[in-house]
Amino acid sequence: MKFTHDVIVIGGGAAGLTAAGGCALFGLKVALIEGHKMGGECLNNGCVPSKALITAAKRAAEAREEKRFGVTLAAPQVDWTGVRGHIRDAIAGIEHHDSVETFEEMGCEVLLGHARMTGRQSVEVAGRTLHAPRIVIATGSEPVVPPIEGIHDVPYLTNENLFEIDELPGHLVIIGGGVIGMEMAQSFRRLGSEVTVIEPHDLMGRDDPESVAVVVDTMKGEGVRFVHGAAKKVEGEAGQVTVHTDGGETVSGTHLLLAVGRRARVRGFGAEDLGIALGGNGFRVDARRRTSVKGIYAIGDCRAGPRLTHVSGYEGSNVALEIVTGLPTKVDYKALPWCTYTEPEVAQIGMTEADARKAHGDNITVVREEFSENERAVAEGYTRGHMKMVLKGKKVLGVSIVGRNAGELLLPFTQSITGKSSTFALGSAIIAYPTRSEISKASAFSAWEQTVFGGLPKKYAALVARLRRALS
Ligand SMILES: Cc1cc2nc3c(=O)[nH]c(=O)nc-3n(C[C@H](O)[C@H](O)[C@H](O)COP(=O)(O)OP(=O)(O)OC[C@H]3O[C@@H](n4cnc5c(N)ncnc54)[C@H](O)[C@@H]3O)c2cc1C
Ligand SMILES: NC(=O)c1ccc[n+]([C@@H]2O[C@H](COP(=O)([O-])OP(=O)(O)OC[C@H]3O[C@@H](n4cnc5c(N)ncnc54)[C@H](O)[C@@H]3O)[C@@H](O)[C@H]2O)c1
Repeated sequence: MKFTHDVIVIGGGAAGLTAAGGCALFGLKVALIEGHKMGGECLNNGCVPSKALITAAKRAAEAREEKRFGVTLAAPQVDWTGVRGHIRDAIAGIEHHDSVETFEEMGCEVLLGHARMTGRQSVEVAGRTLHAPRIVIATGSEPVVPPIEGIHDVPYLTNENLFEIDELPGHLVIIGGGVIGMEMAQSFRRLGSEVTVIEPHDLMGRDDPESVAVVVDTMKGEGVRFVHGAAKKVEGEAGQVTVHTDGGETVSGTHLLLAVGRRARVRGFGAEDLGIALGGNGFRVDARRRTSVKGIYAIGDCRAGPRLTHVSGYEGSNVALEIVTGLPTKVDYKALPWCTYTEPEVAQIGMTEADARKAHGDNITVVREEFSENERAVAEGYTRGHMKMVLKGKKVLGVSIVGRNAGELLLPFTQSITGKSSTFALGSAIIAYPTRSEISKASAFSAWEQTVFGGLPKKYAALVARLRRALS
C-alpha cells in the first residue's frame, strides 16, 4: 500500500493532540483529524470551563465572609452573564494552545471533519482517503445519560451545555455525587443557587473516605443538600423538574444536571466494522495502548481506564514515543495523581489506604499530619484538612490529601512512589517557610522518625558525647 502518512490520529483532544504533536516534532508525517472543536472536552466543556466557574464561585464565597482578619468586604453580587463571560474568556485565552495553526506549525496536517476508519491502515475524512501504517484512536468520551424513567421527556443539563445556560439556576438538582457532581454542586451553591445532590453510593467513591468527609462537611455547612439514593424517575418541564429516588424521596428544582459518568466514544467511525475489541467501558488495550487490531492504538478517554486530561496527555506521549522509536513503551500508573477541585481540594496519588490494605493486608503503615499543625495554614486561617501517607516499610504507596490547594502538594510524591526520590530525601529537604509543602516534609519524616531517634542513633550520639567530654 502507498502510505499518505506515517500516522493518522483521530481526535484533537488532550490525547490526540499530544500523540500527533509528539510524532510531528520528530519529523513524522502526521494527519490529525478533529470532527468538532480542537481541544476536545477539557478545553471546551470540561476542565477549563469548570475550573473557571470554580474560581468565580470561590470569589463569591470569600466575599460572603464579610468580616475576617480585620477586613470587611462588600456582600457578593453574582451576575451570571459575567460569570459566563469569565468562562468564555478562560477558554479563549487557552484555545490557541490547541489550535489548528499551532499544530500545523508543529508539522501536522490538520483535517477538520468526521473520520471514518475504512481499513486497518486507512481512514476517510472530508472526501479524502488517507493511509498510514499506524492509526491512533483518541475519540474521547461523552456524558452518560442513564436509563432513568422519563429522562428523555425533561430538559436536562450535562457538562456539554451547563456552561452556556442563560441564567443562574434557582435550584440545581444534580444526579451523581462523583467528581463533576461535587465540583459543580459547591460552585453553584457558592454563586447563590440552591443545590441538591442525589447519590446512591459513597460520594466521590474513588477517594479516601476521610478526605471526602472533610469536603462533604464543608459543603453541608455551605448549604448543599445531599440525598442518599438512586434517581429512578424524573418528570417536569423547563424550570420545574422533579426527581424520584429509589428510597422514596422526591426532589424538585429548576434545573437538572446529569453527572453520572462518561461513556467511551467507540462507535460510528468504523471501529466496529474492523472488529476492534471492547472491554470495560471503551476499547480494550494493553499496557502499550495497542488495541486488538495490529497497528491501531487507542488512548485517553476512549479506552477502558482512568479518564483525566493528564492521563490522556501521558498516553499520547507514550504512544508517540513507541511509534517514533519503534520500541515497546508501556504506561505505568503506580504514581497516578488526581485532584478534585472542591474547597478544600481532595488530592490523591498512588494507592488510597483501602487500595493498599487490599493489596498488602495490614502490612502497611499510615502516617497522618494535620493542616492545623502547619504554620502557613494557621497564619492563613484555613486549617481544614490533613495529609495521609500510606507506606510499606519506608516506601510510599500513596498519599491522600485534603486541604486548600492540596493538588499542588502531589508532585514530590510522584518521585517517591516511582523510587526516584526517597522518603528520607523528602523528609530532610529544606522547605521554604511558611509553606503548605512543609506538611509533605513532616509526613515523609514521620516514616523515619522512629529510626532516626531510635536506639542505635541514641547510642551513637551518647558515644560521641562521651568521647567529646573525655577529650575536651
Ligand atoms: C466537567 C468536566 C471537568 C473535568 N475536569 C478535569 C480536571 O480538572 N482535570 C482532569 O485531569 N480531567 C478533567 N476532566 C476529564 C478530561 O476532560 C478528559 O479526561 C479529557 O478531556 C479526555 O481527553 P481525550 O483527548 O481523551 O478526549 P476528548 O477531549 O473527548 O477528545 C476527543 C476528540 O475526538 C473528537 N472525535 C471523536 N470522534 C471523532 C471522529 N470520528 N472524527 C474526528 N474527530 C472525532 C472529538 O470531537 C473530540 O474533540 C473533566 C471532564 C469533565 C466532563
Ligand atoms: N477534577 C477532575 O480531575 C475531574 C473533574 C470533573 C470530571 N472529571 C472526570 O470526568 C469523569 C466523569 O465524572 P462524573 O462525576 O460524571 O463521574 P463519576 O464516575 O465520578 O461519578 C458518577 C456518580 O454518579 C452516580 N450515579 C450513577 N447513576 C446514578 C443514579 N441513577 N442516581 C444517582 N447517582 C447515580 C455514581 O454512583 C457515581 O458516584 C470522571 O471520570 C473524572 O475522571 C475529572
